[in-house]
Amino acid sequence: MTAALLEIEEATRRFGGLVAVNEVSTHVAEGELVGLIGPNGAGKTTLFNLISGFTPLTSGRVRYRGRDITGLKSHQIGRLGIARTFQNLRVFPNMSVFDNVSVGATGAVGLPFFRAVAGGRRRSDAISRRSLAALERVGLVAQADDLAANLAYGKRKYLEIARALAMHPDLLILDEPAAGLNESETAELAAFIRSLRDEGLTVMLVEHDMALVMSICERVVVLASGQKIADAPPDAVRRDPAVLEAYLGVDE
Ligand SMILES: Nc1ncnc2c1ncn2[C@@H]1O[C@H](COP(=O)(O)OP(=O)(O)OP(=O)(O)O)[C@@H](O)[C@H]1O
Repeated sequence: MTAALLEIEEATRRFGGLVAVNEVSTHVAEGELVGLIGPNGAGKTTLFNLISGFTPLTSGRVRYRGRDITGLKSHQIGRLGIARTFQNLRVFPNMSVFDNVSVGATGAVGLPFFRAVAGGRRRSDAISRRSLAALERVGLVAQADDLAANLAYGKRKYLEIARALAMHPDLLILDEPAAGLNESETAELAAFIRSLRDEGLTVMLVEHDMALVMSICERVVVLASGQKIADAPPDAVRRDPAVLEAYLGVDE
């Protein structure tokens, strides 16, 4: 059996009286591509925030490579090998494509804005190499000197992925990467995510595009109202009565 890279144990996050994530336990094995789905407000982004240290847990634990990372700051978690993208793009529009990616290469993602930007502008050889390699991987080398604001929306999504890849992660967490993309862009993205996994990267993916999740993920975790209601391969999740019920009446 492949060792668990990430273990989530009864993760809970309350916001006042609302339990956004309610005692969710799951694990991700090294090299797996796992989807996280659920109706709007199910707690998907909050769970990603708990894993990546952007939101503290109310209770429960997160372990990465057997190490308890509960309570670590997001940039510390980033340095341990967990990188993420965001539902709402966090590209710095007035910086170049290259500088945006350098923020990842310096491990500055998750630091306050000004420290992150300062990090992105520190161009040591190693950082430049990492940044260029990440841009190459997503096909944006030719745009390295362009302002991020001038990239088409679909390309900005790849820029965000490049910034995460520049951190040299072992676990990549993608929050709604296909949102706003058209059908052919989504198909291209699906193939790209699959290729990352084929290269050995472990990937967790929150996505509303069910076809994308079902076609590329090996396992799908389903949340509804903060609770885990399914955790199985796509075929089983598709037929799961609890999942069908959770989605009933919800326009996905
Ligand atoms: N910072 C916060 N303060 C208060 N409530 C929050 C906060 N973040 C999330 N919530 C609430 O927690 C619940 C889960 O939100 P979350 O964004 O994790 O859901 P989601 O499954 O990612 O939804 P969507 O698919 O719409 O992005 C929602 O009811 C949301 O309003």
